[in-house]
Amino acid sequence: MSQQPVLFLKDASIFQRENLILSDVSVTVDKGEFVYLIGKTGTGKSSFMKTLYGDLPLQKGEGSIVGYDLPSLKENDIPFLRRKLGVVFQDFKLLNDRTVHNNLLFVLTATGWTDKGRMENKINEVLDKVGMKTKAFKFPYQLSGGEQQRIAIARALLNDPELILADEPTGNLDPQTSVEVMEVLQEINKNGNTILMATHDYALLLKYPSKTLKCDENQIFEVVQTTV
Ligand SMILES: Nc1ncnc2c1ncn2[C@@H]1O[C@H](COP(=O)(O)OP(=O)(O)OP(=O)(O)O)[C@@H](O)[C@H]1O
Repeated sequence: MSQQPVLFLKDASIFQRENLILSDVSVTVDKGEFVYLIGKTGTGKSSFMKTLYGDLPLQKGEGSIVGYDLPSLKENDIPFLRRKLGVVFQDFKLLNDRTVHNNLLFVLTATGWTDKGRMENKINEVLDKVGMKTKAFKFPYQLSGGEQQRIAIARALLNDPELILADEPTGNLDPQTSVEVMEVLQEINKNGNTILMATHDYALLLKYPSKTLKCDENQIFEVVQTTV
């Protein structure tokens, strides 16, 4: 029997307040896939991502993500949904007043972890996955942009997410650093994590070809690499 997709939308519409941003969205992401979401600025990539992590309601159509039904998602469900998602943003969103270690500890505590030993092991494990084990005692402002994004990826991995949503994760990085961060995401994907990544960066698409969804003229459709 085939597995349930990690993400599934059928005839969905994405709104910002009363403004229709995307319509007739039918998308499937299966476990283990690496999927790009591309499109010009203002075509709705962020709105789409926000709908997936519960920041915008799905007002029309069907959809489920990591086992949550999106149209019936309640405010109270959102923290639990987000524990099953790892979200990575363009601007990292690390807490500057505490070390890398304490940024990660903060998330573990906030998501219900209590066993100190297990928490330390988990922090080590995720830092190791992004090649940042030696930087645990640095403050975010002591790190380069690429290093901060690696920490943000480590943070996204803390609760073993079923899906990682990365919204322009290389948007603030130079081309070489973008490739380094992309290598981390590729490695994580090879190890079994499912990733949906919104990006403007066509050079990355060419270097790391994968399934690609495009936002254009209020629609999302799958494109083959030669036509992006
Ligand atoms: N909070 C908001 N309220 C109303 N409209 C919004 C809001 N945020 C975005 N929009 C509108 O929704 C449309 C899609 O914006 P969105 O940010 O999703 O696009 P995007 O493809 O992610 O763009 P970018 O690549 O620049 O981030 C735009 O027309 C934008 O003006």
